[in-house]
Amino acid sequence: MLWDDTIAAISTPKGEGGIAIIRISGDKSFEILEKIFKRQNPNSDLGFSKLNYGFIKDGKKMIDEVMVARLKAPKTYTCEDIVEINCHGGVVVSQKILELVLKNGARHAEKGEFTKRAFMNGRIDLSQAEAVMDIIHGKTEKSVSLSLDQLRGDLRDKVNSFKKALLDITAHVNVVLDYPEEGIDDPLPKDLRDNLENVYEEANRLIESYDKGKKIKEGIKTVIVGKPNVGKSTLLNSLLREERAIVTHVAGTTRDVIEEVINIKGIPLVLVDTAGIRQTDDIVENIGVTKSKEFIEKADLVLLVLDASKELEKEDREVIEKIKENGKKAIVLLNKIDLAKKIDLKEFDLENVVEISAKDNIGIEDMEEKIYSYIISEKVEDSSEKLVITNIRHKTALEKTKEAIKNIFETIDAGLPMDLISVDLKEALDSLSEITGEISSEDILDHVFGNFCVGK
Ligand SMILES: Nc1nc2c(c(=O)[nH]1)N(C=O)[C@@H](CNc1ccc(C(=O)N[C@@H](CCC(=O)O)C(=O)O)cc1)CN2
Ligand SMILES: Nc1nc2c(ncn2[C@@H]2O[C@H](COP(=O)(O)OP(=O)(O)OP(=O)(O)O)[C@@H](O)[C@H]2O)c(=O)[nH]1
Ligand SMILES: [Mg+2]
Repeated sequence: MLWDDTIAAISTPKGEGGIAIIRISGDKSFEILEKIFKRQNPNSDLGFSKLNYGFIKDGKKMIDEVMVARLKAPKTYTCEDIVEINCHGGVVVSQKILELVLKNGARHAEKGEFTKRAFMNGRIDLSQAEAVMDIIHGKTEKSVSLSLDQLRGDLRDKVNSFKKALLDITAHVNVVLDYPEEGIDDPLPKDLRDNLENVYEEANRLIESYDKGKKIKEGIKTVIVGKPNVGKSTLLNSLLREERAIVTHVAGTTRDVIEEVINIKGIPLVLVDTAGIRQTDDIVENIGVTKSKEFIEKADLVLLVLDASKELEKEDREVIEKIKENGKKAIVLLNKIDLAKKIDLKEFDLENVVEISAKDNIGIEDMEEKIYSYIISEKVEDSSEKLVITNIRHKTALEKTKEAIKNIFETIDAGLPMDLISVDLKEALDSLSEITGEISSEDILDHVFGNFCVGK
């Protein structure tokens, strides 16, 4: 049986560091430690949850000077006996110690197996296990903060409250079905119906929160477009505060697509600088132009750069039209405002216009403010008090729940017999159980834990 064996792995990143940690979990952890850990005074008590100084030895051969802790089941990360060996952070020693631990009876842990045990042993639910991984992968404070809410069990608690409402109704339905002679004709008492409506609305709100959750977690895909030579690459460099893209006075300098990530108040903006859009016979440039157009389609936000020191040209109008027809969120940047302004935008009804000089760093902060308020805060800001989901698996499960509840209402409102809602009640409950992992196939678990690192 999988859970009978003792697993071990290096839990710190590969490479050189101050300290590396080898983690062991399972029944044989303490026994293994006994065989390989030597101290000045072998009779002193190792205790629990405290670091002990000593040496790891393979027989007589010294492997490293270490600190070790024993953690006693069940109040541990995995709910099993755990040993943590803190050794010097070298690639060779940590690997040697791991091999020694394996030689003495442990098996190498699979990806995410420590956390999987925490889940299997009931310390955390599946949504909390997923949060552990999201914290590790989190690239901004805000995304980590959402994951920490989830790790604390906020989503689990919410899902369990949904389940309670559905179970109350299930109980009621069973009574009605079991005692038809009671003559309960009102199919659903008002309080139960209110609760169900509440679940429906909250589930819906969570489903809608996924969009912002995803933006916080994965970032906002932003593309910088405009005619050649208007200053797109200069803008990218200015936002990055480094000379990343090549800037020249020659139109058509950028041919390939350059992608970089910046952070606006904790939200990642995945910025793409593209080739200037114009008709050209140059094959390489043309590929670039085609790509820029594709990027507009895929982007969450378009930064359209215009040269304010020139009058509008046909190509500018084309790009503006293209963005308008796609209904894209766009911010228009009037660049080169350090020069005399000639541009006139009256013919267009444009909402978000910011004057900047990418070269002299004028208006860049205003622009960042604008991006934040336009794309981010209008949708995301209220996430501080309210639960936000960031995982497509959760969204899909909630959609199934919502659909099932909708069916329940339709059945009831059509005055159909009570037993017809049993199937939908079960469907709603099962979908919710997928989120917390009470119902989970090997597939789902493999998918969730397979994305972890070894040693987590
Ligand atoms: N050295 C070390 N640092 C670490 C971890 C670890 O496993 N080892 N963690 C690993 O990811 C994280 C901390 N997460 C943890 C979560 C739960 C428990 C745990 O033992 N929970 C017990 C209660 C412990 C107590 O109250 O004293 C429990 O819930 O029953 C430990 C670590 C980050 N830092
Ligand atoms: N005066 C002034 N010149 C600027 C400004 N921003 C960019 N430029 C100049 O405009 C020229 C073109 O800048 P780039 O950033 O290469 O323009 P681009 O839009 O990336 O051009 P392509 O890659 O060819 O499409 C360079 O000479 C820049 O120094 C600005 O704010 N003011
Ligand atoms: Mg360029």
